[in-house]
Amino acid sequence: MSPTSPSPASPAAPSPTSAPLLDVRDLAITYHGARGDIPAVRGVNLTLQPGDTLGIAGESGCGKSSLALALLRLLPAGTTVEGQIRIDDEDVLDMSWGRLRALRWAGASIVFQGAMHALNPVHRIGRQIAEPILLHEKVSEAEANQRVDELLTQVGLPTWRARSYPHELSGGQRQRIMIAMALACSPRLIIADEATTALDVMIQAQVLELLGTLVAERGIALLMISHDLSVLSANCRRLAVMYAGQVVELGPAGKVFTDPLHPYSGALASAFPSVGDPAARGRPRGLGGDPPDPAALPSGCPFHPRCPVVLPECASTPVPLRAAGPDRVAACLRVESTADATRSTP
Ligand SMILES: Nc1ncnc2c1ncn2[C@@H]1O[C@H](COP(=O)(O)OP(=O)(O)OP(=O)(O)O)[C@@H](O)[C@H]1O
Repeated sequence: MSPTSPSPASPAAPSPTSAPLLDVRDLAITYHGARGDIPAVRGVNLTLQPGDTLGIAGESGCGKSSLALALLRLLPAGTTVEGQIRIDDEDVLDMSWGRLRALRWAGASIVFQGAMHALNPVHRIGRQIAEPILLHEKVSEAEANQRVDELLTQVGLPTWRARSYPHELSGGQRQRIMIAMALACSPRLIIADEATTALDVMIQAQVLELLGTLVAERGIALLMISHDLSVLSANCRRLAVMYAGQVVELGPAGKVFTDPLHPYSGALASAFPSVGDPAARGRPRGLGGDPPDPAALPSGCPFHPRCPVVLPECASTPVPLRAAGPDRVAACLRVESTADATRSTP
């Protein structure tokens, strides 16, 4: 399977009656730096059901990682976080440190690119994977070691690797260890922030397939963050596109990728045309300019200085998300609105 071929995650829609596992409302994140306030995330609303998959796409600096870190309260101290984050109906921003520690392994876990550098160089791999299992679950050492073997097999590594030290593994193998650790306590939500980007194409496909299987068979919710819209569209049911800290489009992944409503989504999709997709041919390639400095955002629609179909009013009119059909929202004046969707999270 190629990284962009559909995994078991793509087609399945979760039960619409279940309560959201993740509920993010009006999330705003502001860093306070030497240059002043940096509004990295502005008014983001997202929901994710158990067994569902949501991709978050956008160029570097649009706020994807800030959003991911906020979900488990991992942002640097002093960062202002406003709005609401609920996981399993618990208020993450308001929970005790003890509850948060439990949530971080057993409730939700995060894997990010470069997380492999977080491995302890002096401990064997097996011990590091077993540690959270022993800490959070009432299991014997033998049972934990058995789980370590299963996890290593799941991420495509031989079980004898449990006896290796991190320096004996390649970067890709270490990243797979981080994914095994994220899965160790069977979390209900996995946040994968560019988790497979550094892996070679075969291993990437294998890990994506594993994540898809966990979603389909165990009802795990997956929030997958990447700059690569094609990988997200193949592995997620829904897709949110972020620009300058805001969600500018959200809808079924296939539709956002092949029939984007927001010109920014279109430009992003054309940067990653799927092989053999006739609809991808003839689309504009690439996008001029750079994303705006969050500390000095343009007026109106923040995308207007780069927009290929800009209207005169785009420079002065802020554009909230508007519904464009039952399951899609987009923040563009050119999108024919079917209803107000400021709070909509289809
Ligand atoms: N600790 C921090 N202090 C100040 N500003 C920060 C900090 N972390 C991120 N930022 C700024 O916040 C904005 C959003 O960054 P973020 O890392 O969330 O974006 P991203 O979309 O994940 O980018 P990338 O794909 O490159 O990781 C950027 O302008 C970034 O410079």
